[in-house]
Amino acid sequence: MSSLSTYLAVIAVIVATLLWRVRNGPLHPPSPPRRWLIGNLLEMPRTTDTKKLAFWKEQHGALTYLTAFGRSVLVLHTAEVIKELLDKRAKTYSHRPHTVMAGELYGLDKTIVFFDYNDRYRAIRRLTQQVLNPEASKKYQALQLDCIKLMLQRMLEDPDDFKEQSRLAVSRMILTITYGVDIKTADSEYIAEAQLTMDTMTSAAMPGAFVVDLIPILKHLPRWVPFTTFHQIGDFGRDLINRFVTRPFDHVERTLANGQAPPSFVADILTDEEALAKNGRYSENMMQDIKWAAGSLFAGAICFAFVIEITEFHGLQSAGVETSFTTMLIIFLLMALHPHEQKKAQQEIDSITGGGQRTVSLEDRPNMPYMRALLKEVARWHVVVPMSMPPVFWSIEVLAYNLLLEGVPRRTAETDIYNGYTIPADTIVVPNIWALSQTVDDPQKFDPERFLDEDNATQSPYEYIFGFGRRVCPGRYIAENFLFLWTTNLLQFFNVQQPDRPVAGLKMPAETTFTTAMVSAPEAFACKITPRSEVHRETVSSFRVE
Ligand code: HEM
Repeated sequence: MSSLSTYLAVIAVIVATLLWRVRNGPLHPPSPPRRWLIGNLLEMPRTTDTKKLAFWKEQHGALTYLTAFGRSVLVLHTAEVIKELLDKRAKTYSHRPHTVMAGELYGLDKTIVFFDYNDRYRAIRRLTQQVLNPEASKKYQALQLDCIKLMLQRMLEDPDDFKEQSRLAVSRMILTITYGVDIKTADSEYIAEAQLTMDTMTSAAMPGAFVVDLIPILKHLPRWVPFTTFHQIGDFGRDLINRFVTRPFDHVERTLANGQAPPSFVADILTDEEALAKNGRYSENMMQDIKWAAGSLFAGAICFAFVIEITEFHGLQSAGVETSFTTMLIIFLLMALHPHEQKKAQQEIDSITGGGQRTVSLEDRPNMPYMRALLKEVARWHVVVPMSMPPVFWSIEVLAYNLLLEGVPRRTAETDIYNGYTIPADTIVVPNIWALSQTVDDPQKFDPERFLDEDNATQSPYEYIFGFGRRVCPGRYIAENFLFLWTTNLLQFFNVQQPDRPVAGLKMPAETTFTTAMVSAPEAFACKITPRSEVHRETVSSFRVE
């Protein structure tokens, strides 16, 4: 071909592409086929559907793009694309989706979980980082151990109640770390109140109330208009949540004033010398943000569970439980199913403690390669996701949040171009964390050995289960430390086994399935939990919890 005809051919291709673009609009990432008017509405999963996700990944590669009613959702399937978009292009990909009912009307948009990625978010995030970084998190070890010891003592009395005891242990742990309240106060005042808050709000919510999320403009309707109960429900919920977040915060301010505040997330921030030297004293707005950031750590979990109950109430899917608690249940389940791996963990624990009474501490972790590998494999084997705020009734956000096993959604701040694809502003972006956990050989198999060689290529699940980039979970070191201490102390003193016979209403461990919910937890199952020996029983009984 002459150079002229080559030249003409190139021009023809460019012109054809431009014409195609003008007719078809910008090129978006691959999608399932769209239906007239409703686009991909029917493809948006209403439960966590790992088969569908695997299918999309196979069909579309790194990205799947869904649209309905002018809104778009982008699912990210590979570590590379997640790194590129959520990490390297963090400024564009670090906002959160907006919700009218949960965010605006309940007032949860005051928690950092809901903040967009702006100066206000960055300021509060910096402070959070200062008191929850790897080094600072270690100072909560004694508090964490107290919560664990109390749980182990209760398990001597009522081992069948392991599920509720686990939930209580995490709630106490987060409360004591956040506000420095002691365990007894946590139990008697706040945990009970949190439960009451949830129960009352759940029963107050009427089906259909949250249509305001589908048609946000409805929020401007005056209160006297029929069917606008969302205003009243919003007021009611906002007051409850507000009280719940304010009371323990006021407690810390009071104890600081009289010089009796033990270390806690709130006390540490309020007395942080570096921040105070820079800012003088915190502004009123900043104090509010600190209060709500603390609320995000604990009340966030409560509100989260609450909103999940609401969505369930409305016939959407899900049963929600807090992430660390779900991980503890998975550990019970896996230990009952894998006695060989449990034995190996116990051998390592005994070799560290000399088989004696001293309990394992965080200082032992570097010398416990098997425990480290086991906990990584637990995290990989069934990915759980944290205190995200699933919003409300039948909106694109709800549907996107239903992808939660795959991560907590983000929202794009502006239009972006990636690999020639246009990703519009306000697209909801969901990292498919589950896909990352499946990239090992035989992913269904529980095999701690795959993480024993820490220099090998198996990607540590801690690089993805806690999220990504600038919004990565701020509580991850608290969670990692707690789960290490809890698992080692549990296995040091107890054996976890399959029950001798079936228990009415509970699954046997081998039959246990997982909820297809936003936080995917094992269905209720039975376990036999017994002290490893009389000496172990006596040691647990003799624990002193301050
Ligand atoms: C096994 C335990 C946990 C897991 C798997 C987990 C996972 C996650 C994930 C995936 C995110 C979203 C990050 C993103 O958008 O990329 C997140 C956010 C968050 N987590 Fe966790 N988390 C856990 C425990 C905790 C704990 C114990 C706390 C509190 C002490 C906590 C507090 C938060 C908060 C406040 C956010 C919102 C951060 C933001 O939006 O900037 N998490 N977590």
